[in-house]
Amino acid sequence: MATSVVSKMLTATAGMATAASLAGCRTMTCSASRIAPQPPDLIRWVRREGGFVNPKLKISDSGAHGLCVVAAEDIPEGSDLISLPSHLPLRFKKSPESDGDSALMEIALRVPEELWAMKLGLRLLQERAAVGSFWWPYISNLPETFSLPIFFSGEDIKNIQYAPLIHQVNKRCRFLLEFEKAVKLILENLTLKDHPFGGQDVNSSSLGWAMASVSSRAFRLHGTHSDTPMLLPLIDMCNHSFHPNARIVQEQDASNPNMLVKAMAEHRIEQNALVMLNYGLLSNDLFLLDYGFVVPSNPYDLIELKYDNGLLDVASMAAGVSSPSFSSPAQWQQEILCQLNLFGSGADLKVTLGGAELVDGRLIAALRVLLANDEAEVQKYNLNTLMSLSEKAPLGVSVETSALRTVVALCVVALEHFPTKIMQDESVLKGAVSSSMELAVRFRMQKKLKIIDVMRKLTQRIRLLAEEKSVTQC
Ligand SMILES: C[S@@+](CC[C@H](N)C(=O)[O-])C[C@H]1O[C@@H](n2cnc3c(N)ncnc32)[C@H](O)[C@@H]1O
Repeated sequence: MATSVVSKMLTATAGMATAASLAGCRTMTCSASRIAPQPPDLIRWVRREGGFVNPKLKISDSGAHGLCVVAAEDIPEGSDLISLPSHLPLRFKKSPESDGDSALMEIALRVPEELWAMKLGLRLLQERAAVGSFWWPYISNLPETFSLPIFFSGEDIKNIQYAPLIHQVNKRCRFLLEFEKAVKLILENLTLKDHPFGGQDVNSSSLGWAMASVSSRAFRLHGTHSDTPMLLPLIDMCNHSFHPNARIVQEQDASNPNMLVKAMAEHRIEQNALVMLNYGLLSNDLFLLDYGFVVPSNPYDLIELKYDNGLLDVASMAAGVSSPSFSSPAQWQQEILCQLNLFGSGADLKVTLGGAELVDGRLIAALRVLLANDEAEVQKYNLNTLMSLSEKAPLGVSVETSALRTVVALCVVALEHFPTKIMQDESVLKGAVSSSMELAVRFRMQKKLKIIDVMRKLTQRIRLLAEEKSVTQC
């Protein structure tokens, strides 16, 4: 219920000066629509401000994925693509420098650490509201709307069908609504001189726009500005790929203490190819939440589960494992579960399937330990060995098979939790659906496919174990 109330109050546009006519419009327009109908030429602005843009680059409209940077001609490996002098990236400055900054700092203090994008978003809103902002040529080229789930209708948030992500979306929506109130209170009695947003109204929609702009475009760079998120004009027009042809580097030399942020060609980039950066080895939860897209067959996608004794008992019985004792572990088993942080007060019960590990190390270790009867045998191994799926059946084939079969049964339970089947999702996508509904359905389909993939890989392992066992017996 909270979902629909919260999300209906957010609109995908900022609702500030230039977007006033679009206020109340929640539908996602073309992903290439920009704040200003005809924004200034970004490439020319970067060059004018002392930056470098490889003459073989241009900005194009990639359709569904918005604007992108494209090679107009072949670009050799190692070439500089875009260089930005240190005054071009937009950062959140810590020390108050102008009148409006002290209120901005006070507002920023209310932003929890995990929502760092909102903090930098406040700076972005400040510059967006400032008349004659240095960054206007950049800001006017930002998308007018975003496909992030904080802007989905309540119905489409439900259509995600995956509780961990729905929880995060609701959390962000609730934060934005509460934050709007806190911001309004701080701004209420300020004179125009002290107002960080030039007297303009700030609401959950404009805050949401700013947070989305930053979460979908900022890069966290290391080094001098250690792990500081920054908006990198033009570099942030590059789309994402896990097989990128470009990367970001930072340069600082003795003659020029100012940091230069560069995008370089990691490989040769062919004519008409998109310049792609890797945004990170992220799960689809983060891609959807922060960037508003879903990566098909994402190798880093994960399924989040709660480690629950009752559920494990049910799963292992369904898997035909005899006398599972997940609900009543022996003292020595409890001690190992404590070491795995799966037992006792303050235990972290979130475990995952998928990704590089395939099965969360803590989960497989717990299952191995709980399915083993022989304490002395278990004590021979350290936790790392027990947690590693690459370790071949450390506690023997029988325990390993039971543990893996229990995980497969957990996968079945997780699949059954989704209200729709993949075939139904596919037929939804064949119809005329909104872009947010399409994203929600694609997201949940990828989760189900990931579960099936984990089941397939574990079943293969179980088969191999059975084959090895029969060979040994022969
Ligand atoms: C850093 S911006 C890249 C420039 C952006 N395309 C634009 O129009 O301004 C990141 C956004 O580009 C889009 N995008 C980037 N890579 C994508 C991908 N692999 N698939 C789908 N959308 C992508 C998403 O909308 C994402 O939020």
